[in-house]
Amino acid sequence: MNDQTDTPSIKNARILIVDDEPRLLKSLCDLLTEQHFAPEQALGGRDACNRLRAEPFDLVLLDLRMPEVDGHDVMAFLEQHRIDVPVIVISGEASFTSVSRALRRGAQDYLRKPYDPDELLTTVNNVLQKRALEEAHEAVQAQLQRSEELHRYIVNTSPDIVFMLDNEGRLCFVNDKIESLLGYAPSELVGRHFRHLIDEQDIRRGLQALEDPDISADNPRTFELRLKTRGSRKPNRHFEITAFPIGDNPVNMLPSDGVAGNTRDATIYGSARDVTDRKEAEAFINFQAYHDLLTRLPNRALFQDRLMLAMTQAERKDQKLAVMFLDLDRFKVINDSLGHGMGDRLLQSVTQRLGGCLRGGDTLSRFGGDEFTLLLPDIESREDARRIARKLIDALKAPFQLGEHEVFVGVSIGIALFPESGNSIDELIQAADIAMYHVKASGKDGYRFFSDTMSVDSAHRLSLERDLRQALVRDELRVHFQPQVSGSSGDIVGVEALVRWQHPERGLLYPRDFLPLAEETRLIADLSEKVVELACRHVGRWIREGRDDLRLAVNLSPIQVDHPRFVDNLMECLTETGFPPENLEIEITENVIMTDLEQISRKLRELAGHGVRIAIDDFGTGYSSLNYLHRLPIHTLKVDQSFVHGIRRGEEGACIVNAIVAMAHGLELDIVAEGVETDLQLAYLRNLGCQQIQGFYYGAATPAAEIERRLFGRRPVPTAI
Ligand SMILES: Nc1nc2c(ncn2[C@@H]2O[C@@H]3COP(=O)(O)O[C@H]4[C@@H](O)[C@H](n5cnc6c(=O)[nH]c(N)nc65)O[C@@H]4COP(=O)(O)O[C@H]3[C@H]2O)c(=O)[nH]1
Repeated sequence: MNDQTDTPSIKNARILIVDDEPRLLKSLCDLLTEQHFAPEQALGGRDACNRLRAEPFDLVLLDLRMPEVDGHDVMAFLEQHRIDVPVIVISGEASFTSVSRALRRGAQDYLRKPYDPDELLTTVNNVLQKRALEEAHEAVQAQLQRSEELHRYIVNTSPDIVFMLDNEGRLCFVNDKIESLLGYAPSELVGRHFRHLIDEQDIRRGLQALEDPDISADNPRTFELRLKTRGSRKPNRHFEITAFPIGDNPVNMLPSDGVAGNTRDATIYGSARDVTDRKEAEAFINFQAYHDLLTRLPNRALFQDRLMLAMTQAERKDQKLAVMFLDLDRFKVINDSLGHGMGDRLLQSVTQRLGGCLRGGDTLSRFGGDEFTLLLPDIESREDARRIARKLIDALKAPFQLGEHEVFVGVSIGIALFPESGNSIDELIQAADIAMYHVKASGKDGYRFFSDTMSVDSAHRLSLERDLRQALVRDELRVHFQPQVSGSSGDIVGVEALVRWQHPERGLLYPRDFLPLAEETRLIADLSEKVVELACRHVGRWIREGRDDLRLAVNLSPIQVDHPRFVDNLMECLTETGFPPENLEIEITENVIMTDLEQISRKLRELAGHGVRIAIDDFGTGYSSLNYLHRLPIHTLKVDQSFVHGIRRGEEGACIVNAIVAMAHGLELDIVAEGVETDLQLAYLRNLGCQQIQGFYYGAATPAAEIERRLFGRRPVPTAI
């Protein structure tokens, strides 16, 4: 007897025997049980349908001719209910129509009754085995499909671009990732050479890496390339590529979401990881190390590096070079009063204007704060440097618009030439720095070349700064007074307080010797306050002693005016010294006003409200708009002495004086002419209707005692001030 039921897939197979004859059912059941199958019986077609609907079977042995529901009906039922079970028909009916009908309905085989047990078992085994094989095949297929889907998923969701190249370097597979990273659809790349993707500058390197003879699966090549993008802001992105040959066993990339050409031709497998962010971070860190982020200019380190290189080249070619040290004038005041945001914007605008004056090889760097250094690596003569310095100064002359504020900055430039001013980087920069300080000391907004005598001065500067701090503590400051005289009567109508410093070793020092330093070190605010207090005490006493109308004019520094408590401080000083506000005239320069018109205007209005008068000092010399004259509570214009001196020379200076006086009359402002020294100047000014005169003609600034004698025509009263 044929016994194949050991095959694990068919042993214990559940077989439903369907017949309307219980005897036949039993004998078949016994036969199958003996062969280790698990047979079940259905008496008739209806019973069979119920059983088949309720539970799964591996095989049905089906009689065709049965009352009510016959074998054909059962097969129709299976088809209708999509019950997938093989059927062997066992029937006494042997007509061709019936057999073919059963086979067309899907019966696997046909046995005629009475059946031969061996034949039946063989048929059962065959059908079951075929069925088992089909199931195994389906399972493998399903597994394959799952694995392929997984594979495809992994490739297409890979964070990297995965690609394959044929031996000509053409892409024969590329995954979807390329679309999101570079903007190309995989389908348009397959068949094209890999080089079309590479940034022009990297093509050689990229192809060389792939052609390396040592490259193998065990020794892949890893290299960085820029790949071209499409439809992106960035023209390329950086990738780290790992590639190796896949020899005779190419991975078969089936056409899927990623697109493959003929992957059988693939000889190189590669993945490309996007490292743009890392590259950009590295570039930024590198940039940051050598640049100033605000202005994007080279920083001190890069400047020194370039200077070193330029010096070596200049030496070799026997050429000159120039180093300039630039320091902005009035920047601190603007920065403090308008805030750091505006200060930053100003620095950026200044950088732009300065940059506009330079040539390609020049290096402008931000040295820190409002200091810049400039390297001119190739100059013929001093004259070249001078020309550029003038250009830089002119470039900053026009006002800067910061939001609604119009501000003015100047620049002081020190110039050091190589090789005469120094032989090392430090020497050259220091020399330019020293020269710059000399510009500051002599009135700012200009340029100076370094000379050897300056280095001695800078040593003095340090000790002077120390001394100046001491001077405030040790009461070494003195106030001298210069008379302001009525043009018509010749009477003293006011006095201007001018500071002097009684230096313990160097004697009496004038403002030009120490005020620039006081401004740089911001000691000017304390100094000016001290002077105002001393002057108020002296002049206040003279007022109380009968000179009720005597006016006291005091100079205020920009830093002092800028202080948020400026008005309060000044009013407190007047109260403390008992000085009448209406006898005080504060002198400010146009440049102070122009730093922040809004804020200054508010403060001046407040002071004017208390009766304090306001004078514009050095009128006509600042770079300003006349617009402010309407907007501020101004009482007096002081004509700068340079214009008054012009009267002597005639023409231009005199014309300006005419214009200023006419304007002051038109605006109903008082006018004080400064620096009057000669009869000619006096006569000219009187003739113009200039009310008040100040200058050596009527006397220089003198100590209080001297002026007191002139005011009261008596010996000075010893004073405890
Ligand atoms: N050539 C010539 N010069 C004359 C004549 N008459 C007066 N001067 C000088 O011209 C300057 C006039 O003062 P300023 O324009 O306010 O210019 C002042 C002022 O801007 C500043 N300054 C003086 N004292 C103080 C102070 O206490 N505080 C502040 N913040 N600045 C001061 O220093 C500048 C220079 O002051 P000084 O050296 O005292 O110089 C004074 C004065 O001595 C003349 O006929 N011919």
